[in-house]
Amino acid sequence: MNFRRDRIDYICRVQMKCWDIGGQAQYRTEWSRYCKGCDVVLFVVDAAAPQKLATAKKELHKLLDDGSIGSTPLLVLANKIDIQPHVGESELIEKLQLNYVMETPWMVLPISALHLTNLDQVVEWLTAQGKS
Ligand SMILES: Nc1nc2c(ncn2[C@@H]2O[C@H](COP(=O)(O)OP(=O)(O)OP(=O)(O)O)[C@@H](O)[C@H]2O)c(=O)[nH]1
Repeated sequence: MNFRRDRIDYICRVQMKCWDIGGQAQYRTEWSRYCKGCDVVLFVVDAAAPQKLATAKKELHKLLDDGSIGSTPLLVLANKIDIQPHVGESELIEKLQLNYVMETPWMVLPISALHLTNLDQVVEWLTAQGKS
C-alpha cells in the first residue's frame, strides 16, 4: 500500500497520526498537500545511495520553496546507515543544501530502520515537537 495512515499510541501517551507517502515520482505531487496539514515533516533519504541525493535535494527544496513546509519542524532521516559506505551527516547537510534553509527548523538524524538504530531519538524528537 502506498498511502498508509497509522495511529501510533506510544507508552509515553503521545498519540501520533502518521502518513507515509510514497517516494516514487508519481506520488511526489501529493507531498505538498500532506505537508501543509502536518505538525512535523519527516523526510527520509537513503544514505547508502548518494546518487539519489540530487533528486532528494531538488524535491525537498521544491517543498521548502513553495511554502508547503514553512515553519513546520523538519526531521531529515539518513536511513540505511547499516550499509557501508554511506553518506555522513555533514556531507548529507551539504548535498541537501540544508544550511541554506532558514525559515524551517530542521535536524538530521542518521538511522537504520532495519536495525532500529536511533529510532529512540526519532521518537524523542517527535514527542518533543508535540510538547512545544
Ligand atoms: N539495509 C537496510 N535496508 C533498509 C532499511 N530500511 C529499509 N530498507 C530496505 O529498503 C527497501 C525499501 O524499503 P521501503 O520501506 O519499501 O521503502 P519506502 O521508504 O517505503 O519507499 P518509498 O515507497 O519510496 O517511500 C526494502 O527492501 C527495505 O527492507 C535500512 O535501514 N537498512
